[in-house]
Amino acid sequence: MAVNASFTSPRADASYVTPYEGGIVGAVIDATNGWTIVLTLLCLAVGYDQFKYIWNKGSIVGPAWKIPFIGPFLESVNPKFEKYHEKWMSGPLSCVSVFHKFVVIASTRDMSRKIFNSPSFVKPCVVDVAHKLLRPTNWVFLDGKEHVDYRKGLNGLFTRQALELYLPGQEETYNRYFMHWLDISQKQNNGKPVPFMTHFRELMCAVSCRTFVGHYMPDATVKKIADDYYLITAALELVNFPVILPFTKTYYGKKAADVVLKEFAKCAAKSKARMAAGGSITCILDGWVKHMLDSEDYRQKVASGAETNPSEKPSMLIRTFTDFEISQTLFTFLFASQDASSSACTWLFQLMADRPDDLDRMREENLRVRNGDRNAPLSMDLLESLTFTRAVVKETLRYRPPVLMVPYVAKKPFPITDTYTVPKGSMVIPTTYPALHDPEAYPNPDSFEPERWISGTAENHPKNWLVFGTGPHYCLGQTYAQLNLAAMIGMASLKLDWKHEVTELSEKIKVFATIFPQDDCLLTFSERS
Ligand code: HEM
Repeated sequence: MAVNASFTSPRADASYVTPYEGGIVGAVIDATNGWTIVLTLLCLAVGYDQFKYIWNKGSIVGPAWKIPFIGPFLESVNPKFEKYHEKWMSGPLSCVSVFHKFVVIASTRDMSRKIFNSPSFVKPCVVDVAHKLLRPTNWVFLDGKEHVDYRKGLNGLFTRQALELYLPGQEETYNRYFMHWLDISQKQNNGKPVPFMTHFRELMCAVSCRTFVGHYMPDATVKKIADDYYLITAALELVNFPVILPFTKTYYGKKAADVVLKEFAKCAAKSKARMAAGGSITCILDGWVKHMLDSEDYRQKVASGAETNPSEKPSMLIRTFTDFEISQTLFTFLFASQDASSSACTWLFQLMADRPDDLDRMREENLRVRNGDRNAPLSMDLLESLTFTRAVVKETLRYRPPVLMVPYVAKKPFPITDTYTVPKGSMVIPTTYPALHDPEAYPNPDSFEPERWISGTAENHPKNWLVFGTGPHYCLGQTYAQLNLAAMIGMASLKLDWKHEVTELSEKIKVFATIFPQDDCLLTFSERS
């Protein structure tokens, strides 16, 4: 051994102790520890994430690479209108990738319409937490024929005849809140302007609850739901942690949603009892319950073999829904209307205060159609004859569309153009703002001009009117929403004076699900004699 040892050259020794004895794989294994495994996997994941993004992006506009994993997540936590606008201007189709979600944004009218009208390729995409708040069995998550059939059963609740029945409840709510605003301005703040955005949100919630469930919900409960509703909006951020952790936004949002569902279910039980006893329709819930009762009566009559008259058959036979099913559906109405209506209401008051000539014209019209009696009750005929007031509402919705973008998801590869296919599973988002600010359809688009809806050419471009979407999911409440806004601002113009404190933020847009003036609209209300 000793001879061998002394005889062996240093090189021979070196080769004897070489780490390459087991070959390259052995060397790698020898050198590997926990950290290198983690680092290698991380590098592979980053590489895959980048590759996947670039592959999905294909020929459309988007950042050359993405911030590893999170993408522009931090921007989406605090979305800025200007950033959105920049994105829309970057190309007809653009993209980003946030975490694992690849998002395609369509900015032209035709591209947006194509998405809205391609139900075989896309379906509405709600953020994951919406399933937990609205419950997974909610009708809004239905797709295709099931969705169409369910929706048909709700259409009757929004006909002209039905909308007329809800007007007294709306009128009563407006009058109550006008008094409340006077109190806020004159008594609580001595005529000093204060932000009114949250008060408008409360009014919109109260008027929705009154329209949807009438007097079945006590005023104190309406107030609680209105106060807490912003927790639901705040929980519905585009990107959320998949599990609801205690004391987070989603936790508080879920708690607020549970209260709404419980209260609407109680209202359903009360309406069923009242309508079965022959009560008259005062709200959407009553209308729906009556339709269920009439359907059931008809079915039983047919089953018993009794003779039936074709006029007895309801326009559509629907099944009897449970209190909780009814509650889930009513919640979708509140969910769909609350933020959008609050946005429109805030801009309406601000725009009218800043344009006294338009406000005067609206006052004159409202007094005229009421034959000089400012307390004359609302009716559908009256609302339909408010040509200028309705043009003001339309122009507000065009100038400041509450819903900027409507997220959809690609159910399968979606060939949106000849050269680009949206990958399956991507979020694909039609936008409304660019079509509504298209100078070809609306000359001078950044100017507020209600007259364009009366003597101008705005009505000649129905394809640009994307305020309420289009296609199978277009807004179910669009007629109600516009008449409701016209009724409110018309009544306010006769009963109230209001002054707006203009700040440099008043015309700037804040995004909170929908859009609001950045200074939350500083107003003072006073009584109009
Ligand atoms: C100014 C107020 C409103 C605006 C701007 C608005 C806008 C929209 C938009 C953009 C959509 C998506 C349409 C699509 O995907 O094609 C929508 C859907 C919907 N809206 Fe509205 N909305 C408003 C008020 C209301 C009100 C008051 C109600 C209920 C009474 C309502 C009920 C719904 C429902 C149920 C859907 C989903 C329809 C479906 O998936 O079939 N909305 N709305």
